[in-house]
Amino acid sequence: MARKFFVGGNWKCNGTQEEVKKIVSTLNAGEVPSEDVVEVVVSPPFVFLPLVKTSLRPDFHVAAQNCWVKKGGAFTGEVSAEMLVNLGIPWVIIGHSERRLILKESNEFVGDKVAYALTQGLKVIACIGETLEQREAGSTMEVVAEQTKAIAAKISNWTDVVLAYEPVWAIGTGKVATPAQAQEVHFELRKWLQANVSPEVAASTRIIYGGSVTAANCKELAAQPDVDGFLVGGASLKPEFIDIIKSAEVKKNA
Ligand SMILES: O=C(CO)COP(=O)(O)O
Repeated sequence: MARKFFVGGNWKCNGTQEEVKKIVSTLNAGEVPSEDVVEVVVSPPFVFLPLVKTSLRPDFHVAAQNCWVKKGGAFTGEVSAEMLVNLGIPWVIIGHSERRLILKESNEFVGDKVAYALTQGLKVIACIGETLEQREAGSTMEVVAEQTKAIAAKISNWTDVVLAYEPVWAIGTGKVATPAQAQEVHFELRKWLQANVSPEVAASTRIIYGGSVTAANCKELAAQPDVDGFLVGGASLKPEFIDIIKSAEVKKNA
């Protein structure tokens, strides 16, 4: 089964209403390949979700950047999966390294969140990735396999999951993984899925790369056989996000 190229824009904790309107109008005017070729999802902060949802072109979709681990209730400051569904938000990013590292979200907590979000009908961009220290210690595969295992242990259906490999050392640093480095980990992750989940899930699950992706480096990365798209931070706030979406053409012509 062909894996449709996927480009996500993670706006993180950025933007004012005015800036959000500007980004949306740039996106709405962008000429990009059709929905058959590329799936585009942008993820504004919670407070801007309704604004973006109602003003964004219909071929682009919206994701929240997080949601609560179970049914909503007395959890001050949290936003539940049910609320996202109620607002018609189809996607959620879970387990971003900024949440894992700064807010101390464990592998198990992330696995529980992914599982709960899926039960509510959300589609999930599940993030994994090693720190520089872990890479230098040679434990990259061990780390990402553990992170993936904690998710795999809690879910049985991968149809609505996109796995985002985001090496922490590449996030916001301008130090992008080389195409070979990204391909190596994506290939190993697919092998892990094949051995530990199923050959079907390994073949059909999109594994996207994130970490200092720009218009300048996206094509070479997109050309790697196991790179099925991107999760873009900083560059997703800029007009060059359109060029990154266009890198889907590299796959189409492969
Ligand atoms: O964390 C990221 C996307 O989730 C990547 O961020 P940058 O593209 O800014 O490095």
